[in-house]
Amino acid sequence: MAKAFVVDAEYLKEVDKARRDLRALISSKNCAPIMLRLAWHDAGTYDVNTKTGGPNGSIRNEEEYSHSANSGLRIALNFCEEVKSRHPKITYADLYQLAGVVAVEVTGGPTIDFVAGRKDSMISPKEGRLPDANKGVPHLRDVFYRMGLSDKDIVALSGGHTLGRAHPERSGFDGPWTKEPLKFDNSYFVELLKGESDGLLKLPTDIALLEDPEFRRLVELYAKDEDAFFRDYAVSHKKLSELGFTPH
Ligand SMILES: C=CC1=C(C)/C(=C/c2[nH]c(Cc3[nH]c(Cc4[nH]c(OC(C)(C)C)c(C)c4C=C)c(C)c3CCC(=O)O)c(CCC(=O)O)c2C)NC1=O
Ligand SMILES: [Fe+3]
Repeated sequence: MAKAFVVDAEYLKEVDKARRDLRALISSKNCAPIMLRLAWHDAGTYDVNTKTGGPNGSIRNEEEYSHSANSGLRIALNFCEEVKSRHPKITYADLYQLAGVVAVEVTGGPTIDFVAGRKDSMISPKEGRLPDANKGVPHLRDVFYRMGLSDKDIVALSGGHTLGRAHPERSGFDGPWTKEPLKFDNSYFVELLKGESDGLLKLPTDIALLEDPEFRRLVELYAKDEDAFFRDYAVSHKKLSELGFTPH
């Protein structure tokens, strides 16, 4: 059973100090993309049917961060460990989700409402709960519906690939999705609709968004209207960061 703890004024002060610390660290090390990926990989294991996995800090468990889908995330875990050592009262579960929220903020993305109070767990789900980049539409729906997320969440969250790049030694894929991998904007959707262009990456799961009419409708909306993307992204990001967590 995860350790119970009280979200009182003292804890909230600790969260605020950790947020400032994360802003300075993420800006100075330009590590927003990998911190966002860490936050997702901790939360993305949630199974709404069994109420297991989710944003509970279990990715710090070597058994989990050594899953192949989590390759390279040790770097982000170490960055978070620096912040944890200065603000030990914050749970890993809250710290990783706060890092994801700050990563989007410092790269110019929407402000995401953050509610503290996630408990830590050391119970890691079996490998295989995160989506496989080599698969298509049915797989995307299977994985995201299992998390308790919707079609709109799938498309909006994929827009998180506006940040960062793939690394051959981690996933076998290579390169950024957009021309400015440290700028959070709607260029992921603009590039997706452009098709093949000067060395920018498109995963099979990215291309799948063009093959399904419901997904494609949203890709076209977000490519045209960055405010609509920011609005929907902020809602989906908060949803994913709170899977299985009932803020009191
Ligand atoms: C929708 C399906 C989906 C898949 C299959 C996916 C797969 C995927 N995502 C990334 C990197 C990757 N992913 C992300 C945000 C991200 N990732 C993610 O998918 C989950 C977690 C569900 C798998 C979500 C929902 C989000 C949304 C914010 C970032 C910011 C980076 C760049 C990291 C870096 O620059 O190091 C890689 C390359 C890893 C590497 O080589 O460094 C791969 C293979 N990302 C996806 O969206
Ligand atoms: Fe990704």
